[in-house]
Amino acid sequence: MEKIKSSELIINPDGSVFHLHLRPEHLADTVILVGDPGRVELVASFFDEVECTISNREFVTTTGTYKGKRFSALSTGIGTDNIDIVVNELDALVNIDLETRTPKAEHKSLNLIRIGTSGALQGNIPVDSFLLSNKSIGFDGMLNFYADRDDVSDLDFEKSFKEFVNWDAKLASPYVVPASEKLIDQLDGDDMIQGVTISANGFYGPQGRVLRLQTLDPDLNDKIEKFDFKGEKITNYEMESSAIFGLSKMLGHNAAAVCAIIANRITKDASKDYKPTVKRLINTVLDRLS
Ligand SMILES: O=P(O)(O)O[C@H]1O[C@H](CO)[C@@H](O)[C@H]1O
Ligand SMILES: O=c1cc[nH]c(=O)[nH]1
Repeated sequence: MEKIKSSELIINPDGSVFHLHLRPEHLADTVILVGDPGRVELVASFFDEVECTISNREFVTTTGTYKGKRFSALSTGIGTDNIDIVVNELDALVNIDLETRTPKAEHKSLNLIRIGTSGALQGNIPVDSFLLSNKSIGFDGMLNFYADRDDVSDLDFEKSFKEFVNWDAKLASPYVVPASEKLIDQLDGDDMIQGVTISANGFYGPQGRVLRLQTLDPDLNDKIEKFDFKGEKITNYEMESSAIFGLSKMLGHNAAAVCAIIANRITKDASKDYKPTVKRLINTVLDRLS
């Protein structure tokens, strides 16, 4: 089998992957992905034991055990461009032999669960609630660079969404990827609202926030609020889940995302203090996965 060249998969002198600085033994099979590097310590504060903490740039990883089960908590920073790095390097750690630089014959499936923060797009979703994503729509366009993009995207949903909102041709074409049903079943509970999430490629204009600059389509969020695909409603904006779901599905990993709602874009409400909500969410997710 042909070796993956050193320019394509950069490995550091200590044998770790280029950005994450992890070696295969550092990684658990269940990985909690968070945006904020500071949130890794919060996840690890629940661990019974910590094995290792490794950091490079915004990518901080702590591996340890919670109620006897091994978890890694890893920060991705903000945005789907970082997710391209994180998911590809996590996959390389488990599915590529880094010594021979060849893909392994047997593929391992990781469980990748994002615990994030998010803004609601329906008036009846309270701030400080938990939102479990059934699907994620990528406004970012990252997945469009991959050949298998159409195989993992819900093309009927895409078409219907683009027609309904009159999607502008200047923007990257949106993709729609479901979360892992197995993980949704594990994470679901009375305290979870389920819905369809949008990952935007920015916090301001791409999510319709106007400070001093006007947006291309000032009515986009109103149309998103009204949109319905076979009974499914779009519920929230964040910035990573679409790429996590898309790359995971293409590579054979299980992915899910659950967010603390810290703002409601319809009622214009914002959480007074979202950090206790995020802490409660982390505890809930660890309990349901362990
Ligand atoms: O709190 P995190 O996980 O970073 O998630 C959300 O917060 C950031 C924007 O403030 C984006 O990363 C968005 O997805
Ligand atoms: O409105 C919000 C809140 C958190 N994160 C986002 O991306 N958007």
